Amino acid sequence: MIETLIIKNVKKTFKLSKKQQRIDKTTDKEKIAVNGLSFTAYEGEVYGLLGSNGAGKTTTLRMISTLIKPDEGDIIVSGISSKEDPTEIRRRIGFLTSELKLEEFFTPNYMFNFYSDLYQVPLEVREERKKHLFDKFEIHKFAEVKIGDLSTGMKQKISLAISLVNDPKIIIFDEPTNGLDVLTAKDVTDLIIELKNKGYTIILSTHIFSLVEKVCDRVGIIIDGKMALEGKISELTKEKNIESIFFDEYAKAKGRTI
Ligand SMILES: Nc1ncnc2c1ncn2[C@@H]1O[C@H](COP(=O)(O)OP(=O)(O)OP(=O)(O)O)[C@@H](O)[C@H]1O
Repeated sequence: MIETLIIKNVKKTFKLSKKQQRIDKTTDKEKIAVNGLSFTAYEGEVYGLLGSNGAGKTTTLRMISTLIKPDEGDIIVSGISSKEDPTEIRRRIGFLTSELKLEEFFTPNYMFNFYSDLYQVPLEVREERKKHLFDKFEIHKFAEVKIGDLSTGMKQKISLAISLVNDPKIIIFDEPTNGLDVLTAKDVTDLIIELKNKGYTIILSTHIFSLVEKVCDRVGIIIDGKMALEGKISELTKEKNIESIFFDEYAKAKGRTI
């Protein structure tokens, strides 16, 4: 098995502003978002990060994508350390979110071409990729309509298609089905399975248990920025489903029953 992604004892602390302290109802001056987290994702697998709101999933994914730096620890992507060559890591990783901010004034076609140029995707490859993704997410009909005039669901589909312009082999999905209608959520689930079958490495953050059971090979449960439990879905779910496992771990960590 090839280790595509190694997260090594990563820690991230944020300073809290007065406003954040008020929102979080705390006098603490900082918040440890990720607290010594380690895990490895192998080539061709879907690794699920499961955690409640504020567990530290997004912070972890942002560190993997080199959008923010860990305070401690390291992230190795295809043998490259994030400390040494974050630019190369960024080139290899796709960060898929349905919340990408799109320029409302432009059309999906224009935006897709714009990002393809940014990644220096050759013209023929771009057109083939665009056809595949626009077919998959039924964007063709709206390809020349200003994004600002499209529905929220359509905008989310366009965000996902654009995140794939450079065909990254390591893909991070942050809560990919959040806020999507059931049909679009199914398209996204099918896309994850398609990419996995092609041998891509996928990290999927979610709090939807059924999605984890459907698409993940392994899962890590994060509680308070730490790995509470990690394992193969096929082994973990021999006796209990992921939902029960999650709540049991949560109860153990928090010292209470749920
Ligand atoms: N820039 C920041 N400044 C201050 N605190 C932050 C910042 N980013 C995240 N946090 C805090 O760190 C903790 C972990 O947040 P994170 O977004 O990683 O969690 P999450 O597991 O992705 O949760 P969610 O499902 O709500 O997105 C939370 O308490 C959050 O409020």
